[in-house]
Amino acid sequence: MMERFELRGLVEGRAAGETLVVMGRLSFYGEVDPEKGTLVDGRSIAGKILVIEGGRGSTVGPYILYALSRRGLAPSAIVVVEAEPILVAGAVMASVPLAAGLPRKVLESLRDGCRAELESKPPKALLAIECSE
Ligand SMILES: C/C(=C\C(=O)O)CCOP(=O)(O)O
Repeated sequence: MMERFELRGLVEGRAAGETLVVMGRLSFYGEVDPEKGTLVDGRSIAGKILVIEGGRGSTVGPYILYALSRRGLAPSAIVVVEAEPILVAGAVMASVPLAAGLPRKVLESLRDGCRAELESKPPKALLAIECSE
């Protein structure tokens, strides 16, 4: 069943695809390989709708996200429970749609490979997610 959420749109754009879920806060610097577009555990973020609790710096993170986008390895969108300014800066630089305000319980209920669609039109965003059994 498709679930829909009204979120806060922070960076405009739309995307549809598979979720990639990271519990906790993510720093693109040190935790994402800028040449491969992979997390330290090897999962690829390229073209995924990246769902995370939020960012946690570093100031180098926006440049990593920008480098990923230049290489075609950026996520197609980012959805967070709570945004912080460095993640917003990175999403703006890389033109990656970004939305915040996902309930934490929803994040905890998600897994990789759910089907998601995001339409972010600041100040609002609409997220639809369907996870098959
Ligand atoms: C100085 C940094 C990287 C480099 O050597 O180029 C990292 C800065 O990290 P912050 O968490 O923003 O201090």
